[in-house]
Amino acid sequence: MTDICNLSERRCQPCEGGVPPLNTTTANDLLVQLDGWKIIDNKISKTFSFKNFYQTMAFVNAVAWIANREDHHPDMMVSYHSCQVIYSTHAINGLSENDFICAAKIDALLII
Ligand SMILES: C[C@H](O)[C@H](O)[C@H]1CNC2=NC(N)=NC(=O)C2=N1
Repeated sequence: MTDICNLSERRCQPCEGGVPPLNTTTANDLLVQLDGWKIIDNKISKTFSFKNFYQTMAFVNAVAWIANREDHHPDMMVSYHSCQVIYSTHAINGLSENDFICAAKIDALLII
């Protein structure tokens, strides 16, 4: 059962383990609410492209701000023109709703 509120408007809930990762059906239901994210190896990821390193790093810093505010942190692979963001929930070694909430908040950064 997922929340009816837009993912990007929700807040991450503390997760300290002891709950199962999302099953495939629930993960796919959440994935369709995102744009361009893929599930690979029980993680979600998306590669964002930028004009130059300055813009890439501005994005990285904005993602870091969201991650700290939500206390939910991604892996990021940074290159001159791009940043791959990879989210999973370390505490449960799989996906939780928190991963999809942060992904939606990151996508919302780029809506102008
Ligand atoms: C204590 C602190 O809330 C936890 O270590 C948080 C920090 N950020 C996290 N980020 C991610 N991606 N998964 C976690 O399980 C996680 N746990």
